[in-house]
Amino acid sequence: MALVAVGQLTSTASMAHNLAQCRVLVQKAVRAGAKALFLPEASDYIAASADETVRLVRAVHDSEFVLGLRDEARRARLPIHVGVHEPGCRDDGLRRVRNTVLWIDDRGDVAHRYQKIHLFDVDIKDGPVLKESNSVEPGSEILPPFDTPLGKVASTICFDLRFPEIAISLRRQGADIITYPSAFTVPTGKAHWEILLRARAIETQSYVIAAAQVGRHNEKRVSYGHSMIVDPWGVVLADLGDSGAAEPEIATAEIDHDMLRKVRTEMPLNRRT
Ligand SMILES: O=C(O)CNC(=O)[C@H](CS)NC(=O)CCC(=O)C(=O)O
Repeated sequence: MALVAVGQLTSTASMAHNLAQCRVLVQKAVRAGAKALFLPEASDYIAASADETVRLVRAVHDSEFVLGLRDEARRARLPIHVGVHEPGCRDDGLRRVRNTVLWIDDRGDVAHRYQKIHLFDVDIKDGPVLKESNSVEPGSEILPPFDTPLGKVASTICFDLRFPEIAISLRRQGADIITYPSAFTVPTGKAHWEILLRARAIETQSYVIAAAQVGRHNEKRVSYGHSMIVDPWGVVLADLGDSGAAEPEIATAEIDHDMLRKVRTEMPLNRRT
């Protein structure tokens, strides 16, 4: 058994402010006895425009946000999974960033990074209009799950949640825990968030950990919240709700490998396709 924590915050365009919020979450996770902390997509900043997203980006090795969090991980001996932006690397003439998630291990080293594959380009009548591909270049690789003290963890990001074949591929590659660090919009969150997370957990018979942004980031963006931990039977073990509280919040749950084995043994999902 290993206790894990999901952290929920409202990132703004100020990296210093967001780092301070994440430090509070680290302290809370340590106090709760968690063995790892999972933070949302874009924890380093959420900007009000594509231009601002590109202007704010820093390389991981000199981002005050990432360096600060690495320091926290090392001092607390707490691995941290966190969504950040990185400078783009394509020579396509567009100035764009990468939407990445990092696994910072308990020595404070970046041991794994995944780049979001599916970008959120939507234009919903009377709903959100967002074009992530204006400021972000897509990743192209599903990465194999990596070893952690909690078991094999697999990374995806936010909108990737809507593509079940990623989750299936990660399970095939040995994942015990699939993560969805996110910043869902309120209308799509209300309609789909919990259902999709529980479906991914049930169909892969894996734990799902989804840390999420909550509340108002700027005059244009509000996130749905409801950071969740779901077990391999589809039971929601933790749900942080939508209160954009003054203090950022954590919730915890146990990762139970006996339970994982039991679900997979009692109802084997032997794919024939
Ligand atoms: O903008 C940033 O810096 C961070 N990135 C995000 O917030 C991304 C792109 S706008 N959000 C989503 O993918 C929401 C998906 C969603 O809400 C759904 O699938 O319904």
